[in-house]
Amino acid sequence: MRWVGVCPYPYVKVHCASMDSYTVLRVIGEGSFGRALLVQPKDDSGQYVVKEIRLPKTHSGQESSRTEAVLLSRLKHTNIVAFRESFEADGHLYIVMEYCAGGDLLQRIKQQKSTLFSVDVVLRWFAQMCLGAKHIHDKRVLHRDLKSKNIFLTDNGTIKLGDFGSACVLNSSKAYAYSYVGTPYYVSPEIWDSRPYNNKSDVWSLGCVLYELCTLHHPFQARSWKSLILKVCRGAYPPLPNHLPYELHYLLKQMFKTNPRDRPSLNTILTSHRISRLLQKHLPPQQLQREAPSRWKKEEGERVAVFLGQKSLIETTSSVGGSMQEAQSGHEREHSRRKWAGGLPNTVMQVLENADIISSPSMASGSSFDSSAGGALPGTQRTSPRRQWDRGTPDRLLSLLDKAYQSMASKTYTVHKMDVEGPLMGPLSETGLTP
Ligand SMILES: Nc1ncnc2c1ncn2[C@@H]1O[C@H](COP(=O)(O)OP(=O)(O)OP(=O)(O)O)[C@@H](O)[C@H]1O
Repeated sequence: MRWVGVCPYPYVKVHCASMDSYTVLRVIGEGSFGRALLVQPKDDSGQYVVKEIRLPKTHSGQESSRTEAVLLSRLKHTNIVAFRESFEADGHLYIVMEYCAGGDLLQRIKQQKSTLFSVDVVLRWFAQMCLGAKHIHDKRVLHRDLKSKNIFLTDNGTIKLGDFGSACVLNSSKAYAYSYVGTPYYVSPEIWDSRPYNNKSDVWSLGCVLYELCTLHHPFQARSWKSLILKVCRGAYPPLPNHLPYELHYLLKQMFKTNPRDRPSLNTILTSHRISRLLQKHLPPQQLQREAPSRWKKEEGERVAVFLGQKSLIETTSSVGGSMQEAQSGHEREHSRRKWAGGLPNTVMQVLENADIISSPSMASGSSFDSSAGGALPGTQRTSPRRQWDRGTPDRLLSLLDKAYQSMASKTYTVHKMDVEGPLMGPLSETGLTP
């Protein structure tokens, strides 16, 4: 193998290491961009995860792929997966990060079968998720793909937010984003409705994770994509079990407000919301003291922004709740994500409203958690690279939806807004046809 001997990109401080410095212990899993490997440095007894990401051919695609490394390297927090180093070789980007031996929360939820987590566990984990997410919002970064599969546990039970492959840095100069990366089960109503998204969209997604922790089910279960989107847009979810404290019921109601303005920011949840005292009780005191907003200094933010191609980052530094109302998309791995383009002149919602009910016969109970079944239509290989979704008319989309596994709603997609990619593009056409 040939390793690149120079630092491949200027901003991330890399030691220009290579995989030669690591022993691969095993493959942990395969994502749509490549593999995750458990490794051990040759000069150290620790264990780390290396994400091996195939770099696309285009320059812009490569820059987008590097976003995860750039952001992760700048986001240091107890509740965010720690970055170690990154390097490139043979057309791949390698990101070495902390290994979370407790696995992801989706696995933990599945392991519970039907035994609910105790309220203490739910509050402890949720409080840590809020701290991690607040940290990134303070730095004007949106995660955009918060879901139980992207939230990890260490062996001592600490929560870590991971997978920043869909994250973006906010840019206050544009009214709102033209595209969004997210997972249908966790995507907020404003995304489906082609309205601006911001930090409150992450709050919605965390609401979904909180609900999953409380019930072991997703809040917006549906037999079809259309019905899923309708439920999300109405904020209609089955009530939480009665034994849970009133504060949790109340909080979830607020997090699932369909208008993002009515949703609390993470700062509010942690400091002034009715539940904040309950959450504070579940955090170690030393962590609480450290939680003063830690924004990037203007220069540091600008350096990240320049690297990511968004030069007006951090023009304003007012509080997250107010200043992040209007957000612009950062880079995504658009070259390889599933894509769902907003239709002209209708939003995705309107198109689906006018469509026949879409049946999804493969939706078995609990299949929403079965992400191993998702990600590909029958007959396609899970390991094949993500393709651009086939451009097509709404009719075509709906016929694709008809055949699709509902469980694909737990996979990550790019949702495109109108005017950008033409009419609605189906997210379920992994046929290998690129537009
Ligand atoms: N830091 C980590 N510690 C422990 N396990 C991890 C870590 N990062 C990723 N994993 C696990 O590695 C596997 C692959 O992760 P990866 O993020 O590459 O893809 P994915 O999340 O499965 O798919 P995609 O990113 O396409 O949605 C997953 O099972 C994930 O739980």
